[in-house]
Amino acid sequence: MSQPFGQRLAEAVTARGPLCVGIDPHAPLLEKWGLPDSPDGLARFTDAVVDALAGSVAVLKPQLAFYERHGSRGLAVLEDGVAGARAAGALVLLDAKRGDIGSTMDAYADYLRPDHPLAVDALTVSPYLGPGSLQPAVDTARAHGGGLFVLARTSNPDAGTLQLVGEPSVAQRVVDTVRGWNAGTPAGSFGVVVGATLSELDVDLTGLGGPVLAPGLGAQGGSPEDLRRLFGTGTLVVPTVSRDVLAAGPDVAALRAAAQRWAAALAR
Ligand SMILES: O=c1ccn([C@@H]2O[C@H](COP(=O)(O)O)[C@@H](O)[C@H]2O)c(=O)[nH]1
Repeated sequence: MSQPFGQRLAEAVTARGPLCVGIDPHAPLLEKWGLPDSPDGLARFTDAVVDALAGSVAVLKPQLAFYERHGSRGLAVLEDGVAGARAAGALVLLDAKRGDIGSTMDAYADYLRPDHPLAVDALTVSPYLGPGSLQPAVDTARAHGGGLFVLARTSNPDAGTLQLVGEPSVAQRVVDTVRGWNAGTPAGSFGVVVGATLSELDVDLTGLGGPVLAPGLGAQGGSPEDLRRLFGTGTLVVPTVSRDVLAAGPDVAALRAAAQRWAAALAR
């Protein structure tokens, strides 16, 4: 078994900084890069991002939706990209947002097994079916040194209409569940997703014991200042940026420079 994900993430962040770059090959981005909206365009896009960033950023986060829309050939491209990214030293977080009854969740969790054709380091999951539904993924993550990021307080504008219902809120219950999974581990492998777009931090992350993935920077309006305002210090925050970095391509040096600009702004 590899080292627990939480430990590997902490080491990667120490060595490379906390930035995660999302690989989101939107059709308009492919067009901007002069690439066709096809598996071939997808492969050239993915290769360029991996080539530019897998040797320097801590985490790459491919968005599964953009590969699935190209069918089996899209998934083949993703397999190559994930393998290349991991070989170059980046942790790969597959943004799949899976969540289902336990027996099906068990199959989704197979992404965290080393023998899966699309083996990754961590997976985003949805808690909508209840915390117990995610238990098979927790067990698989523990068995194979994988990580999970559970959607808690997402970056989309109306997320609070569901996530802030109740007292404690649904989002808070998710955070509390994840805190329980991390209990007793120094660098926990179980994290939550909390958007950088929130006007205020309306969940208590005290003692979470694991990382916070913070999307919503750049294209969705969130800024490094928002991150500092929301999270302060003491929580391992992994800020993730997709379009605002990817728009700099296809030139590999320009992609690197865009990621470095974000890394520098986040370090200030
Ligand atoms: O709350 C969430 C959870 C996930 N995402 C995903 O992150 C990226 C954001 O892309 P940008 O281009 O940086 O806006 C995308 O893959 C989302 O599906 C999120 O935005 N918010």
